[in-house]
Amino acid sequence: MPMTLTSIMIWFLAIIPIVTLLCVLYGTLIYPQYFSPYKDMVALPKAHWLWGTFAEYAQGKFDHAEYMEKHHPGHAFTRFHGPLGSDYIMAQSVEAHIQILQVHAYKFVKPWFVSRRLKGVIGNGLFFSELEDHRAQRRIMTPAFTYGHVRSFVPIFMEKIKIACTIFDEYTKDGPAVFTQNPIFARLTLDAMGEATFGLNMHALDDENNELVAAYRAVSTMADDSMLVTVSGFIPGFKYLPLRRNRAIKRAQSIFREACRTVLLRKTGMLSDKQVEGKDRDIVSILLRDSDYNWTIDEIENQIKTLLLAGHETTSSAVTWTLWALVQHPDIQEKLRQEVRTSFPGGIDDITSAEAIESVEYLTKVVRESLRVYAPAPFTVREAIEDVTIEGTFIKKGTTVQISIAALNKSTILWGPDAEEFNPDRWSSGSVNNVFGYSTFLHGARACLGRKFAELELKCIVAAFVAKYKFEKADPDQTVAMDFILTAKPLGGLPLKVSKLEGW
Ligand code: HEM
Repeated sequence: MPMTLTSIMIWFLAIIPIVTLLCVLYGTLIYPQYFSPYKDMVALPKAHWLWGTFAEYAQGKFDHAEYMEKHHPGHAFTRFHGPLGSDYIMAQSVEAHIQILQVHAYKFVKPWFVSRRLKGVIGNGLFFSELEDHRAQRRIMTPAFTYGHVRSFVPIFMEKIKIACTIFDEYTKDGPAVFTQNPIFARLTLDAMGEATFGLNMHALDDENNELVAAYRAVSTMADDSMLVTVSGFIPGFKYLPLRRNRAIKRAQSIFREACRTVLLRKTGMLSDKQVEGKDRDIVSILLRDSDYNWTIDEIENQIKTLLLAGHETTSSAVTWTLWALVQHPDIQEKLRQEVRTSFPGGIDDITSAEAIESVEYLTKVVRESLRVYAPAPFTVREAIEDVTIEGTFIKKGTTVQISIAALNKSTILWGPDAEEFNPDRWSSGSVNNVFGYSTFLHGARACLGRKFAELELKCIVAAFVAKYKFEKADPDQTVAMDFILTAKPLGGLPLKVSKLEGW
């Protein structure tokens, strides 16, 4: 009997769930165990039959480095169970990292599930460009980030720091007070980034809820829970769904775009009249003036969003973690305070140049050690775009590879048995014997372009705040868990007891 259209559709609808179920069973139970090229590789424990170790990964809750060093030391790669049995591996040895980040850097790209969501928001700036496009963008942008340029931002950093100090002074005017640290430093670094990147005062410190700051926040965080940010990367067309969150992001994007464009039109207008010459020192002005590239407004706007996103939260997380390290080590905090006060006897107004701040040796050690122990970006991910063999391990095209920044930074092989401990003096003895032991800013073709900028800004902030205020735990039993949305921050923003000190 010939089948009618209706019966074909019924068969079809009945078959879809069966085929889906078979695919899920194959992907989760059969493929990983019998057919994956990584089936014999040492592995992290699989937390969930469907999601693998994905939920922990997305929320930054699983300390891969610690687990692997304890249970499987000495391996180049380890296996990490992705959702639906997908192939994830984690680089473990220094040599494996060197090969991925330096030798074969352009055989790996940012995975589609990371770039799909974020690239749609911040555009194809340096962070999400790939291969030849990345090489070209990097060549054009690098000169704007030399130390010669970055050092000229110290007055901007100090101006913003002084405004943030007025907030601290207000909170502590009646004596020691407990308040949450990270939000204030996030406002400080956003204002510093806005001014240094494209000469725009975003007024996050004096008016934290203004429209531009709110728009930027919506664009940069996109969601208040990290699982949604990560999961949305896996769903094609997620940004087009009629969700309140998506509408808010779209509106925020247009507010932010308009602000960027107003500044850029002024700058390009001035540039064509040769008025910017020698005046504006922000990064965008340097790019427009000094590079031989004909920027479009869209391209510059994408770079601004990229720099704000890459530079603001990472640096504020670093400040907050440094304070957490210092409240746990009051002796180190006091030693640092004395060194800063001795170097700048006239108080905060004495901090005027990069050279002066760089000359406080103990400050450099404290900041480096904090960035080592509490890396704001504890890991990153890559996807192999062709088959490649590294350290005897065959890596199949399409495999996601995790780069373990925190594992390298706290490797006992590189740092010895006290690798986990916060000890600034370890930087006295000619620093680390392998640069990969300090991988906070990554190494190789995609290393952080803003490293000198971030280290200098961090030193200015830490010096000023530690010299002016004493930081203590909010209560003696206080502990801190990690919150992971784009960067690793102390969960709850880190409330601390702050006392204003006399004599500086
Ligand atoms: C403590 C603060 C910072 C940390 C820990 C940090 C860390 C990193 C890391 C780990 C990457 C590599 C990400 C990847 O490829 O997966 C990166 C890239 C990048 N960072 Fe930073 N960063 C910081 C501050 C900054 C600042 C202040 C700026 C700008 C002024 C900046 C600009 C960039 C850019 C443009 C890239 C992309 C480089 C490329 O792909 O070629 N970062 N950063």
